[in-house]
Amino acid sequence: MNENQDHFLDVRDVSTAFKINGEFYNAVTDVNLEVKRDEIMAIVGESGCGKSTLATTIMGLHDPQQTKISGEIDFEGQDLLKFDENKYNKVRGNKIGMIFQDPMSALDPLKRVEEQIGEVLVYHTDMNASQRHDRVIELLNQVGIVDPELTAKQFPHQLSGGMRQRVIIAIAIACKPELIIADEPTTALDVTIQAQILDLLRDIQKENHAGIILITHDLGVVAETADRVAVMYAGQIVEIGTTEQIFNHPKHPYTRSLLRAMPQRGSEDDDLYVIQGMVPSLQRMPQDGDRFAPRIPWVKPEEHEAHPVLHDLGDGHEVRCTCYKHFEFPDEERAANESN
Ligand SMILES: Nc1ncnc2c1ncn2[C@@H]1O[C@H](COP(=O)(O)OP(=O)(O)OP(=O)(O)O)[C@@H](O)[C@H]1O
Repeated sequence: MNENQDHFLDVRDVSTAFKINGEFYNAVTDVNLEVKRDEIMAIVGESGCGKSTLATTIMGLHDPQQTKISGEIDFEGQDLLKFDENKYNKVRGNKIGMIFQDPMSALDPLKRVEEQIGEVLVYHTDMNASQRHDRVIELLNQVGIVDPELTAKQFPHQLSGGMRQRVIIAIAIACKPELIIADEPTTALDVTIQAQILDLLRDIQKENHAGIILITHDLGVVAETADRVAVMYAGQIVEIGTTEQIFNHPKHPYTRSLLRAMPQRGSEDDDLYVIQGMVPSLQRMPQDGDRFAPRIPWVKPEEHEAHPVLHDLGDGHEVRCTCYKHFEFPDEERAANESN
């Protein structure tokens, strides 16, 4: 185990607000999240729950004029939120790598693969041209490109979607980052390629002893890849635990709803559970009470906490609001009543 284990990534009370029509609205509210080396921490939730905002907050990618960020992001003993752009540039692409969802927009269409990977090495290392070439080939090999010398000379449009995503990963891992943030890294890919990319991420994590934050709305990806899971709803973490705890002993009604709405592999049943309503927009975000309450209207108001906090269930499993103790889906309630 690394001696810096206690000081790897510790997100404390982080809130991020965007300026809309002159007013600031929170997209992320009081998030606490610890990520260790050698682990894959998944962040899940529907679109608009604040997953990407949390990622870009950690990466320091927000315009300070349009965004208000508070809290602390302790990375290896230093608060990233106190970094200026210069200092951030030194860690981004170096100690922290990021993989985005859309490989086409993350790559420069006018530059060959070798140049795009090489740029990171020019910026962060003192390798000469021949060392950089060797490293580019080594990286392309590592991400499973069959003919690295050929691919190095190609432009993004000459590559398939899966190969482009491998190039993005090669760029992200070029400097052996200790933390990798992967935002929907497989969403644009078909299922077979998706599995290969997830295997690759796991291999890289083991090889580099990296910590990975994997952002996805796909619970199937989480089940196969993550060690721990944070479930986000409307800017807050509503449940956090090991993958086993979240999948086998989910507590929060939102986690249970997401799992119930998840298509089962190999199942012909297309009568899937649909979560009523929508994630509230930032301007309509409830400030008090359980933010998920409007989407489970059959739960009595008194069963929710007025100011829901995370409750420790032991072994690192935490859940927001005590409503989980009484929660049942309407059909489960009916079935229970009928059998009484
Ligand atoms: N720059 C911005 N200005 C104003 N609002 C924003 C900005 N970026 C994100 N938002 C809003 O913040 C909320 C959270 O968005 P975010 O993209 O973080 O969610 P997400 O869970 O990552 O969703 P997705 O999976 O669709 O990316 C949404 O309501 C979104 O509209």
